[in-house]
This record gives sequence, structure tokens and C-alpha cells, in this order.
Amino acid sequence: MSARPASGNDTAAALRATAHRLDAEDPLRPVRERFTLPEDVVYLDGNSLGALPKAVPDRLARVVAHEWGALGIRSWTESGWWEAPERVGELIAPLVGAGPGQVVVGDSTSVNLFKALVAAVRLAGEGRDEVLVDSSSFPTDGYIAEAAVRLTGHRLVPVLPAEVPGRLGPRTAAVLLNHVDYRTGRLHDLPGLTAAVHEAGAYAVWDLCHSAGALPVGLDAHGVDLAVGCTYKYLNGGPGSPAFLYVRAAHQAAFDSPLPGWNSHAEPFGMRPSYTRAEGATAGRVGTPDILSLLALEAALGVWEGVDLAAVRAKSLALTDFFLECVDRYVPAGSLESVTPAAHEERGSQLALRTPRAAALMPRLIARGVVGDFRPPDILRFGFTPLYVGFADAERAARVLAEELGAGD
Ligand SMILES: Cc1ncc(COP(=O)(O)O)c(C=O)c1O
Ligand SMILES: Nc1c(O)cccc1C(=O)C[C@H](N)C(=O)O
Repeated sequence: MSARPASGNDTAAALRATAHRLDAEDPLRPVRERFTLPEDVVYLDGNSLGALPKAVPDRLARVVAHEWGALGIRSWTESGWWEAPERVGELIAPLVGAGPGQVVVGDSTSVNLFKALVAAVRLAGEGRDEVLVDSSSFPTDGYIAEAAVRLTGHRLVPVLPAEVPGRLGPRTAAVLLNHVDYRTGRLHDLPGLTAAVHEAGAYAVWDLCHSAGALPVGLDAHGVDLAVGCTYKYLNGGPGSPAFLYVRAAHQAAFDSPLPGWNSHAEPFGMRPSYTRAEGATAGRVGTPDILSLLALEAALGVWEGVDLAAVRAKSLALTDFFLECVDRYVPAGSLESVTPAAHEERGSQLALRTPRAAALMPRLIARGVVGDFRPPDILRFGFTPLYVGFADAERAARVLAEELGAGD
């Protein structure tokens, strides 16, 4: 980075004063009170595991003691367990720009990637034999895509998102893309790439793991065909909370799941020997939902009440700008390189700083209460969740980072 040398106490005092003012002016500041945050810790890992919303422990305790303990099997109907995948889907829908009836919650992101990709190539039909997959993606996307095409008989073409328009053609059936790159934090052009995929007559599948809850997505507005995302990052659902699957309403009649379990049957308790698909988003279900995690997620989604996603995006950009400014002021020139694009329209809600010392540095930052993560071979990752991270947190993280960099190995 183009760092200026740290100029001592004056710099720190000025940056702290700015942080204090920005926190005082922050319209999302009160939302932080909806979370239990670890004491004296700057938590910059919400892009891996979101913090704990305060409403979750009591809700879970009641589900266990009353719904499971006292009501038992009756809770599938009396406590609304059976409909929970669709009900929780309706809570996520507005956060990703989806109208009602298109989002269902259940299974992991990996499993939903498989369903979505196979369903997309089936929608494309005969005569199209290629699937493009984002080669910079989180590894599971590539593994799943490879396994999916082995079953469907398509040819997998790994490409960088920027190369997609040049690689599309009459043979393309579907394209699997990441909205925000998990390593670099680069935000890809979802509207533009989706339009290009459609122009080629193909189907666009988006992985929203690093954008759902971090920025407006606009699934309906941009014509996305299918999308998946996890709920344990910016949606704060807890470790292993179930993922979501979006199937555009226009495609639901032809949606052909490769995993048609009994939960997506039109009449699940009819126990029929043959399968008849349920209507709507329910067709994306497979087997018995993970009720404890699903209901923890439902309680966690309460933190979004009254929260405007445009304010979340504005704060995310302000926080990441401010963190970069602090790093620039505190850290000696040449010791870190930001691999996250500077342009706002290309930035998600995390920053990735490159240094050959990254692997050794991150444990030291964590020991000093600044929790980010390390991604091989040389990336320090800092996630900024606008619902609970403040500007004073950003200043402290940058200052501790500079101190640890200065301390040598
Ligand atoms: C982009 C992306 N896709 C998928 C996953 C993981 O999927 P799963 O929920 O199946 O572990 C992650 C992170 O774990 C991710 O960052
Ligand atoms: N899903 C995770 C897990 O089960 C354990 C630890 C981390 C994760 C993550 O989410 C990693 C994350 N997708 C990443 O961007 O690196």
C-alpha cells in the first residue's frame, strides 16, 4: 500500500477522533446492541462466522425444552416446524431482493449448489454441453460443479468471471459464479454477467455466500435464474446453519431437482411409491430439515427488523474505506498490499491484505483481540459486518496490525 510513515500520537489521536465522530453519526449503531459480542474483541470474521444475535439462546432453549421436550412429535404441526424451511426463506427473500415464494432454506451451500447447477443444465435442455464455472471461486463450488457435470455429461470450463462474456456461446448451458470472491473480496458484476449469460441463451447460477446480508443483491430485478448462499456469515445464523436456495418463479414449473426427496413431494405424508414434485420453492427441499439450526437462524434474522440494506452497504463501504485509511497512516510503506479493489462498485464487505508474513501475523492479531482470518498463501482477511462493527473497531484493528507488523517475527 502507498503508506505514509506513522506520525505517532497525533495521527492516532486524529484517527480516533474521526472514528468517534463516525460512530456517533452511524444510523446502524443501535443495531450492535442486538448482538452478544466477545468482550474487548474487534470481531472482523463475520465473513466466516457471524456473531451471536441476543435473541437466539432463549429461542433455542424454548425450542428444546418446550417444542421438543414437552410437545415432541406434535411440534411438526403445532409449532410450525414443517413449514419452517419456507417461512425462514421468506425472511431471507427481501435481503437478497427476491419476491415471495422463491427461497427455501435447508441443507448446506454445497448441496444446494449441486441442486441448482444440475437444475440449471436441465432447464437449458439438449444441445448445450458446456458449463462455465468461476475458477477463482471457493473450492467447494468447483468440486461440486465437477461432480455435477460428471453425472450430466457436460464439459466443465473453468473461467475467471471477467472472461465469462468472451467464453459464452451456443454450447453454454449454465454458468456458476460467485458474487463476492472469498479471498480478495472482489464484488463481481451480477447484473452485467447475468445479462450476458442470458444473451447467450444460458442460465446463471450465483453463489451469494459473501454478499447475502452484506449488500443489496437484487435477484428478481437482475433476472438471476438460480442462487444459493450460506446463512452463517452476514446472516448470523450460527455454525452450520442451513443454506438457502432461490429458484426464480418463472423456472419453478420446470425445476427438476437432482435430489427429489420426500420433503419436496407434493404429498409427503401420502407415502406414494412415485414422486410428484411440490409446487414453488418447496421443490428445492430434500429430507427432514435441521430444526434446531433452522429455528436458531429464524431468531437470528430478527436483527434485520427496521434495517435498511442501503444503509448497510453505505456503512460497509465507509468502514472499509476508513480501515484502509488507518492502515495507510499506521503501517510502514511497502509492508502490505491490498488485493481488494479500491473501487466501491468492485468491493464486497471484506478487505484482503497481502503479506508474506500473513500466516504468522494472524494468530498474533487474534491474541491481541483483533479477530480476522488467514487464507493461504499470504492473505490477511478482515470482514466488516456493518450491523455490529464500528469505526473505533476499524481504527483499533489497523493500529494493532501496524504494531504487530513493526514488532518483527
Ligand atoms: C463462496 C462459498 N461457497 C460455499 C461455501 C461453503 O459451503 P458449505 O456451506 O457447504 O460449507 C463457502 C464457505 O464456507 C463459501 O465461501
Ligand atoms: N464454513 C466454514 C466452516 O464450517 C468452518 C470454518 C470456516 C468456514 C467458512 O465459512 C469459510 C469461508 N467460506 C471462507 O470464505 O473462507
